[in-house]
Amino acid sequence: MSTGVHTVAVIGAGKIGELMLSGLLRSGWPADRLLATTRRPERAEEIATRYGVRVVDNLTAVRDAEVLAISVKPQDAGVLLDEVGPRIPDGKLVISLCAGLPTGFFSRRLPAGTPVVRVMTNTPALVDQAMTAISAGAHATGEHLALAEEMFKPLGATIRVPESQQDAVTALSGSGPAYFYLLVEAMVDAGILLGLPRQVAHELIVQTAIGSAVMLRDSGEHPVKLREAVTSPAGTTISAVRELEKHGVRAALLAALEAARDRARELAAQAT
Ligand SMILES: NC(=O)C1=CN([C@@H]2O[C@H](COP(=O)(O)OP(=O)(O)OC[C@H]3O[C@@H](n4cnc5c(N)ncnc54)[C@H](O)[C@@H]3O)[C@@H](O)[C@H]2O)C=CC1
Ligand SMILES: O=C(O)[C@@H]1CCC=N1
Repeated sequence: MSTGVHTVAVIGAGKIGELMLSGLLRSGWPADRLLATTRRPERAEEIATRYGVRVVDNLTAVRDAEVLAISVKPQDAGVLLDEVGPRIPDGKLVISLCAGLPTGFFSRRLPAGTPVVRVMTNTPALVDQAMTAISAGAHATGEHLALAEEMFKPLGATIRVPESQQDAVTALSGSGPAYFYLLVEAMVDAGILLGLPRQVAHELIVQTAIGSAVMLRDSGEHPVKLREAVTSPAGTTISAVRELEKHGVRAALLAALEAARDRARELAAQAT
């Protein structure tokens, strides 16, 4: 691959594709080194106007870009690859953001030797706080992984994992923001149950979530230690923790994330 700033095409500029575009632009990636594609003309207009990037058709994108970031839904990847796969010129790097799809699903539909990198990011990319896991597929070298890291580091933290862990990663961090939003929803409702105005409950819980997350990140302490520090003998916290354990919150989370991992596997099995 050439040196310098690579031309990246976001193929399927939906929610995650747009987060990539905005994050790369915020990091200083030149707009003239970014391309986007989408199926809907009105969406194309929206992306072009909002970000000042060229929105082109898929075949133009795979011709003109050096890195092809595929951010269509897993269910749509087969149709996309039928359209462009055999016509991707040599020397391109394909980065898949598609949940569940192994890199082999792409390699089988791409010219022999095309390097594929699998990435699982998440929506906090919007505020440069994403967690992005990066895995090498066939023909991907350390240089390709480093380029993927260069693209995703401006969006937040990155980690390299074996591709075999990516379905578990999807369950934990890909889908993870939704679990925390559900928890916040429920705690705000509890605040209302206890007589607090919704806005007050929301402000209390959001800041408590932020503070707890920063403590987890910066203290280096195990969550158990941090929880013990809050849980006073015969205090209020232990009364709540007892109810949470009695209602099986811990078991519910284990089952929920296993279901997410299993769904990622199903997406791969169903992909055509
Ligand atoms: N939403 C999330 O939090 C995360 C999603 N992902 C993955 O990112 C991918 C995209 O997810 P979202 O952005 O949420 O979906 P989305 O539906 O918002 O975006 C997908 C986009 O791809 C476009 N598209 C579909 N087929 C196309 C084709 N043949 N040519 C051009 N454009 C095409 C659609 O028009 C749409 O704009 C999925 O594979 C998903 O598994 C990964 C991490 C997190
Ligand atoms: O729910 C989904 O399938 C996508 C992938 C991870 C987060 N959202």
